[in-house]
Amino acid sequence: MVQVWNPNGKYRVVSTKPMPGTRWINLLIEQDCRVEICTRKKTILSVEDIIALIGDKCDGVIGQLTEDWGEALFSALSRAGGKAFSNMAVGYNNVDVNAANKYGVAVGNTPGVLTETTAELAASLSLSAARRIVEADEFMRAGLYDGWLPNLFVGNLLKGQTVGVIGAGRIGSAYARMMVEGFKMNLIYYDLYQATRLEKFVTAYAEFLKANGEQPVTWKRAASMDEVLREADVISLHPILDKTTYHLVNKERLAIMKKEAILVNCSRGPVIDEVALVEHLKQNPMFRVGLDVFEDEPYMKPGLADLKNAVVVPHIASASKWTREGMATLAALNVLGKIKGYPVWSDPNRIEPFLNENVPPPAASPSIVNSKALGLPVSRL
Ligand SMILES: NC(=O)c1ccc[n+]([C@@H]2O[C@H](COP(=O)([O-])OP(=O)(O)OC[C@H]3O[C@@H](n4cnc5c(N)ncnc54)[C@H](O)[C@@H]3O)[C@@H](O)[C@H]2O)c1
Ligand SMILES: O=C(O)[C@H](O)CO
Repeated sequence: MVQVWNPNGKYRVVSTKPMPGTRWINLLIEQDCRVEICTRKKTILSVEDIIALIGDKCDGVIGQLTEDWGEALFSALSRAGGKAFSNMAVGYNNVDVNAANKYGVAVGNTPGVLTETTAELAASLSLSAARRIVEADEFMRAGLYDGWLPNLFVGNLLKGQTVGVIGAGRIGSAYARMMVEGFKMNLIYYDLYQATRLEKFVTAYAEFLKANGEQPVTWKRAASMDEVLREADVISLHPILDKTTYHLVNKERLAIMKKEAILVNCSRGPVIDEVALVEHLKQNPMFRVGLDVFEDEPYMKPGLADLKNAVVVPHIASASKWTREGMATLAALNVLGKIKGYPVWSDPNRIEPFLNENVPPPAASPSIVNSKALGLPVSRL
């Protein structure tokens, strides 16, 4: 149930799951790590399972977003001499960073490498919902198609409509660019911070369209989230999950959205009150959703699976080969960097140098979310 690489390595690094590719393993082995990969068939490991994996001596762990990294695991890791943990994910709402701080454990995540892949899935869900692709596919496979009809699976045209983005960070901005440039949609977004690069992009694209005699696209930074919900035709959620975003979309907010709006969630399930969503979908058959994430993952709230106006996929937004291999690499380098005493990379939004397979990666941890709290040195590379 545990696969061991480089058994005589000086540092013991545990991965709670097999991860794609071999680069991450090789990078650890080259730096004198013994790598242990848990190969148990159980999908979600419990705290007890992981404590057993950590054992008496462990320098670092690479874990998954399905695991509960809190007091129990960080104290176990610390007792085993470990000072490094990395999620193989950009989101780290499964990690109690205060507990990690208490035990002096660095917490890594994997930003950037999944930005476009996740945005592409959000765009796919937007299109699937707008053009009723899953419903139509089921209809075909059921042998129900008996000829073209003017009213068969009529959906929404995106061109000229308004796309709303809640949380215009790395992924939200990438999604917005795809929808604006790809489908000539106007943009309205809400974020705590101004998305300056995104605004410049839409402005430049609008000028290009105008110069070519086409209707220019527009953008607006909304003063409130409700403004986005009221005005947009397609709304995609991309904030982090924390106390401020829990049930951000609830019964009251669903009620202010357009009756034929499309809501997409590729962030975290609890950002939507899923019980309220199921009820809203039942009451409003023209309202559609595309969901990659669920409030009680891996489960769906009762009734959701029966609704034709919902497209549901199992948390696959970052699931492209290049991205998943890159996530594994960044997670391994986060742990390795702390073990080796390397500084933390100065800009987690520019992690490309770590992904170039033709040259050795920089001697730094790509992204440590509690580097300030732990007073870790920052790379000037
Ligand atoms: N479904 C998936 O497989 C998948 C893949 C990657 C990321 N994610 C999720 O997407 C999230 C975002 O990733 P990212 O790389 O774009 O992160 P990011 O930090 O670049 O972007 C998050 C944005 O949310 C904004 N935000 C925070 N609180 C907010 C609030 N209350 N209201 C509005 N905006 C708020 C932030 O200001 C920031 O701009 C991750 O934390 C993760 O949970 C999911
Ligand atoms: O936060 C993340 O990275 C995703 O949910 C998995 O890619």
